Amino acid sequence: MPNPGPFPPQLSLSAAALHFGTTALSDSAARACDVKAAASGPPVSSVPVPPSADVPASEAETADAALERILRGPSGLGTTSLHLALREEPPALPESRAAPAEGNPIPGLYYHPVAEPDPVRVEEVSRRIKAWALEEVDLYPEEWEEQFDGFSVGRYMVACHPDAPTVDHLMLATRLMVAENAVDDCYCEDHGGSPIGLGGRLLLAHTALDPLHTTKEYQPQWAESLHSDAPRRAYRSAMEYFLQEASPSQADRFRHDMARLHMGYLAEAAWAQTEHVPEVWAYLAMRQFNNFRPCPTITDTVGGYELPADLHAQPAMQRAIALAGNATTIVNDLYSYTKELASPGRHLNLPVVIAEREGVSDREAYLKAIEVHNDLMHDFEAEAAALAAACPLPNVQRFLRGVAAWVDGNHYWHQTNTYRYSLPDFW
Ligand SMILES: CC(C)=CCC/C(C)=C(\C)COP(=O)(O)OP(=O)(O)O
Ligand SMILES: [Mg+2]
Repeated sequence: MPNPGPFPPQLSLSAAALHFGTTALSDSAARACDVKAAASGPPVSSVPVPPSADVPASEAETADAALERILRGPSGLGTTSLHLALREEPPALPESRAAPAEGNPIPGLYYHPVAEPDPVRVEEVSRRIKAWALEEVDLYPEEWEEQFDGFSVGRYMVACHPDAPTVDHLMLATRLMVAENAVDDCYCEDHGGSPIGLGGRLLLAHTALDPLHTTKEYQPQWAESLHSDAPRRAYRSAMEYFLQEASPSQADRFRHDMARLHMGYLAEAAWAQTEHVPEVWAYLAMRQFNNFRPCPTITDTVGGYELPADLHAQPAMQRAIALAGNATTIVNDLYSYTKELASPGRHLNLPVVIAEREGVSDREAYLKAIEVHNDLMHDFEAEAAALAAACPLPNVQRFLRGVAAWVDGNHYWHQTNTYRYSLPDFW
């Protein structure tokens, strides 16, 4: 069994303190937070917009302060520990290694720029993930190496998890990200994927995350099956590492999000098989499941703390998470638009579906898709701010901040990954 090694003792203490704190708070927290009010109250103006006439100034200020806390972290006495858990101090680097990455943002897209991800961490995560891919799970043949490197998963995960206390924590997210992409590429898309038989493949791969409980006779065959292809080897191993740090409820949250993802893959495949172009709302429903959601929702495990299950399950939290996941995924539709146009067959993404179903030009459809994204972002920020104001618990605030950081890091990665993505010529 692979052993990633223990987390540093100072982190264990810090994580234990957070776990203890959240356990003690968890029962009263759900009651203490007037979450229903946050979810059903009047919409609160999103923070970058100054208070407007239809929002009382005090309410807008509360939302502003809450969002400020979400995005930047709390301030004041005793809040230092809420910013970042204890981090390994990176050694100093020559400046040239932290040079800004290339790539232009989509004109008109609403996003938040992020600081260049720590190059020392990027290098270490990149080194370790390649070793894992090659030595532990035999992920890809030699000829795919350039694509693996071009994916730049180290830069991606360091940008998305600025509060990860250690590289070990970052590796939890990085292995899962690689495994999720291996399943998408090898089962669904361009590395041998196909809609034919996808349901069976996904279900069996899902058992690498959510194990089969069966009789003594059949259990060994199932266990053996988890080593039989790269996607299953990757899921099995990445999950094994994840379980070493995640609590049972964090693991279950992740399994639920992965089941959602697999359901989304199946709908996409079914439509591809019959060459069906869904209505725009139906496409958005499919994309809410075929979605990055499993990545931001592990932000607490990667951060070394826990958002308790009852707080995670609150409708207002669920709405904030869904909006954030949808914004991150439409970002993918926008940045991967030209790549998908160039791929064989018709690859659905939001601009393609809008053009087809609403009878507008490719350019108009693309610009409308940007607006859809921007609305999702504003709604996420308004909901997150309202929830943070109604529920001023450290783990809720930090979780929302972690989701917001993931949204921003995800945009950064798409913008700067010029190996994979290029913008259309619409401006
Ligand atoms: C990492 C993860 C959970 C991915 C799930 C869904 C997924 C593959 C995406 C949201 C990315 O979309 P897409 O398949 O269109 O990716 P590319 O455009 O090929 O980068
Ligand atoms: Mg795409």
